[in-house]
Amino acid sequence: MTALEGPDRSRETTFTQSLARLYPLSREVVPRLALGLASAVVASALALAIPQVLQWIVNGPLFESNDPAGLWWGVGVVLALGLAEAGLLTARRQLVLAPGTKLEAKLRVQLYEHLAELPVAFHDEWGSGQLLSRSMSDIRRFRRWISFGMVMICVNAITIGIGTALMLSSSWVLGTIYAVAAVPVLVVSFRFRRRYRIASRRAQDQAGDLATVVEESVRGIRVLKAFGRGRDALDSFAARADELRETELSKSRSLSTVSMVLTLLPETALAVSLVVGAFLVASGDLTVGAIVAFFATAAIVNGPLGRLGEQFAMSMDAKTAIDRYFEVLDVPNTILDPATPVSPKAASRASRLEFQGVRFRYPDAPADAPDLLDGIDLVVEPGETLALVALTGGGKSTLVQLVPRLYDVTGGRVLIDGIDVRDLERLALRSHVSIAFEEPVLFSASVRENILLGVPDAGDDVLLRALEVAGADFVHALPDGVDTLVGEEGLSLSGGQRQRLALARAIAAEPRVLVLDDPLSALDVRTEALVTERLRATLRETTTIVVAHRPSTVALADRVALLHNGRIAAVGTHAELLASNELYRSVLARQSRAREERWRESDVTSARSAERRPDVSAPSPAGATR
Ligand SMILES: Nc1ncnc2c1ncn2[C@@H]1O[C@H](COP(=O)(O)OP(=O)(O)OP(=O)(O)O)[C@@H](O)[C@H]1O
Repeated sequence: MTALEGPDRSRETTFTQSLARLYPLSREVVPRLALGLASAVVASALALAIPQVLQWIVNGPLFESNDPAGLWWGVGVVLALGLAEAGLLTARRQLVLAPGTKLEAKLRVQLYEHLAELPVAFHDEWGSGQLLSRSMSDIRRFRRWISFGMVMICVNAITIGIGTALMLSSSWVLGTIYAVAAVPVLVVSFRFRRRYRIASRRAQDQAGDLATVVEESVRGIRVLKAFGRGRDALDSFAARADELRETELSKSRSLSTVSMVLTLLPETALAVSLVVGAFLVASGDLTVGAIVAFFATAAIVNGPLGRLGEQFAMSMDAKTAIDRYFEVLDVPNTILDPATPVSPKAASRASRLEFQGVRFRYPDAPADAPDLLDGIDLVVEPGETLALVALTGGGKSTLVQLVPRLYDVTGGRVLIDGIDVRDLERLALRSHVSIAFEEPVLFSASVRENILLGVPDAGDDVLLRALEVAGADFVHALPDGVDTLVGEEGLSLSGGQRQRLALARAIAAEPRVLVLDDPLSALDVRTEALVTERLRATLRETTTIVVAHRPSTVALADRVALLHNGRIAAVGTHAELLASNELYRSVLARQSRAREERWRESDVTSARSAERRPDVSAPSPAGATR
């Protein structure tokens, strides 16, 4: 999802509503924040009291009573007020820092938790950069506002309010001149707020899109290099970076315009007040002390007035950030635990898997397209291995992902031992079903942690057996064996090596239903034959559904189901179908041709790319390396 095709933003909320939604999370930090705010307000009240003391000094000890002791008293009070103000400002910083960072961490954890809960369909739709920017920079922006912007805006509003009242009390004529200037200031600020809010939203969305481009380019760096497209990628990135720059510039331009107005108007009002004030003092309608107090207060009020634009901008950025945060948090999780979960049957190791009239369509499928899966009826008996064959794009991967509820059926049912998978708790379901994907993902952790992901408490016997069955003996030759760090921050492995680790991970979980989504596609023929041989015995202990693109994978299976046009067109043994089904023969032949083409393509790029190179670290005969 990009900035332009963003989520529905019609549900605009006010800043107060957004902040109210944060209350449950921030309840704990509110007292400290309030104390910080109180310190800042008292500090600003003390600052405003200084001109009043000055007025007293000028009108009293200095001009009228010529009282040096009174003068020293006055100086002492000013000094004490200044010191107290400085102390309170330091306390404010200390008080708001911890709550701000605490809230930042909580918001991040809450978002991460939600992202982990959301179904795969959500992640299909959203760009990774959008999620990254929302969970990192947006939350940081909001924390800065809570710790600094919010406090300053409250303090400044109070300073401006009290200051104006004091100026009116020093001289209502001069105070009124100053207050009249506030009217255009308010109009300009309001207009600025509206304009800036739109630009702020655009900038943060564009920054998210830019992060997606960086993430995709880094992930696909080998492909870009192999195809010599680095320059094009850079050009496209530069164009997007330029768009963001333009938006940031337009933000800065409107901010500098408003800041200029916010500085100029009060200064003009002061100039007019000075002229009028001089006349009033000359005519005896205003004391010298009062005019000193008026201008000293104006000097204090002018600062916050001039910074009002920046603070509005900061607040708008924080509001955008929190809106973007809630947009993700408000996405409902559609794959939930049932209200009254059914306990899985304490059956033997293998379960019975059944698809009953299963229908499925992706949420973004065109309205006039037929369902991808259009009434699948299929049974895999306990301990049986069933291969799923279809043309490319026929829906094999989609069908198998319905078993662990990575997606939910849009019609029909998937049953495990007669229980609808939607009636099982997700955790229970997923501990019964293991899946090995064609595109294996390894986390930045040791081989051991990656393999035992589903069964973290399992011992070395489980680990070593899984590695052996998956033909991942190469692990023992890695620098630290099973403790070698792999994944993004660790050792780079070939596609075939990663596939075998993913297979070992699925096997280690000792599932009742094993789902293999073409898990040997990156292996060369010899390695595949060895892994297949070892897998055969293990597959007898569990119920397996395997997506197959080639005869060698099909050979693992007891039966084969041919998926065509969203339905099961035929079921039988490989030999039966080969002998009797023309469609099956043609699908297998087309799969083989497609595969050969893929290999040829990968041969061209493999000279330059290690990402998908054929795996040559063939396992030695069973157990030999141990
Ligand atoms: N997340 C998704 N969102 C929308 N459409 C999708 C999504 N994933 C797959 N599709 C579409 O669904 C169809 C079936 O895809 P699927 O990956 O299930 O097929 P497959 O038979 O496994 O293909 P292959 O043999 O190439 O792996 C394809 O047309 C694909 O474009």
